[in-house]
Formats: sequence, structure tokens, C-alpha cells
Amino acid sequence: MQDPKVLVALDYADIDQCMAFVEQLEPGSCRLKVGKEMFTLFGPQLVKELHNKGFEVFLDLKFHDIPNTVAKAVAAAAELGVWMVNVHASGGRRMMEAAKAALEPYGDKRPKLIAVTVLTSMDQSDLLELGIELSPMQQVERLATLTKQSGLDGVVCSAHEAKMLKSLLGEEFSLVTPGIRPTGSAQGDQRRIMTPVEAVTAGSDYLVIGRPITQADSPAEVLTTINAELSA
Ligand SMILES: O=C(O)c1cc(=O)[nH]c(=O)n1[C@@H]1O[C@H](COP(=O)(O)O)[C@@H](O)[C@H]1O
Repeated sequence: MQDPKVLVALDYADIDQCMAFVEQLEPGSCRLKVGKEMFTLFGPQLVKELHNKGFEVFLDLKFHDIPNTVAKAVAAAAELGVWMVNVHASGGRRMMEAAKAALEPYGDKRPKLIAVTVLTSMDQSDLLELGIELSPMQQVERLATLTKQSGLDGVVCSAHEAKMLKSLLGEEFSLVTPGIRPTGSAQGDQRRIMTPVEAVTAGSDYLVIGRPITQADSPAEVLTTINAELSA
């Protein structure tokens, strides 16, 4: 597989369980996402170990802070050699531009830089409580447009917004979609969900999938099935 679409979310509290899972995977079949739980528990060493095993890593720490702090944080991610890193679009234009500028010295070797729009665990009622009177679709459109104007490579959104964003922001602007649920798997805390094939058909470039794979009886088999469905 040339450019694997599945980014497996490694949300494990136990490093041995995590590595036993990783051992079952081929680096060509997926990329691995290290998020807040595992990075807090195991730090940059985990990322280095995954790199040593040949995997590309999406460092999902969703930075959101003043521009100077976020710029330094994404530069630190570039030093680690990760494939992708993210910030929250709601940190605003100056924060995103500072993050982008911090990666310029890394040239072709820089990680892809994307921004989270509206979390896939949120729906209209969550936005209302925050004082946002737009629908999730409208708020995603607003934040994704700002992200593109700030020069970033793409956004994290739900697959429900993928079709609208592809036609508005173009093919080259990457869409990374969590909230992916193969038919029959539990929704959990996710709200705006879609199946892998539906998401890619809608325009998703990369699918973030965690629990439906990592908590399956045979995780590697689930990943193989998803990849087969996607290439069919
Ligand atoms: O940035 C993310 O990856 C992310 C953004 C978002 O809006 N929703 C979301 O679920 N995620 C991450 O995607 C993963 C989804 O995991 P599962 O719900 O287990 O498939 C988790 O690691 C989340 O932190």
C-alpha cells in the first residue's frame, strides 16, 4: 500500500499491550497516532521506538496556547521527526501562522501541520453551551477556512463535513477524520461518525481509528479488513 489511509490511534495505558499490538502490524498498512494519554505516560521515547520499527507517527497533542509557545512545541515535534502534528484552529490565525513559520527551517522534512476544527465528540448542543450558535457544519467551515488562510496543510474534522470542505477548500487541503466506526462497532463517546468506506467516499484523506481496532479480539484482522474494503 503506497499511502496508507488508516491512522491507528494508540490509546493504550499499558506499554506492553501497545507494543504487542504494534508487533502485529506492517508499517505499510497504517500509520500510528500517539495522543495525549500515551505521550503523557511514555513521552518522546515511545515515538522513537515506533520510528525504529519503521512506522510514521502522527503526534496528536492538539496544541492550543499563545503563538510563541505553540511555535516552540511544533518545532519540538519536528525535531522528533514525526510525520504529522496538530494544533487547535480555535487558537486563531496568529497562533497557526506562528506554528507554520516554526516549521519552515525543516523544509521538505517538516511534519504535516493540521488543525482540529470541531471535535468529533461534539454536537450542536455542545456548541450552544459554549455560546456558539452555528451548526457543527458551519463552525467547521469557518475554522477550516481560517486554517487554510493561515497556510496549514489540512484539518481534523468529522467525515460529515468532508464533502463540503473538499469542494470549498480544494483537493490538496488534507482532511483527517476521526469518529470512524466500521458497521457494528460501538459508538462510544463519538457523536459525528461514519464507516471507513463512507468517509473516504465523502472525501477523507486519512481515517483516524482507535477503539474499533485496538479493542477488537483480533486487531490486526480488523485493520486488514478495513484496508481491503478501502482498496476494493
Ligand atoms: O485529533 C484527533 O485525532 C481527534 C480529533 C477529534 O475531533 N476527535 C477524535 O476522536 N480525535 C482522536 O481520534 C481518536 C479516536 O479514537 P476512537 O474513538 O477510539 O476511534 C482519539 O485518539 C481522539 O483523541
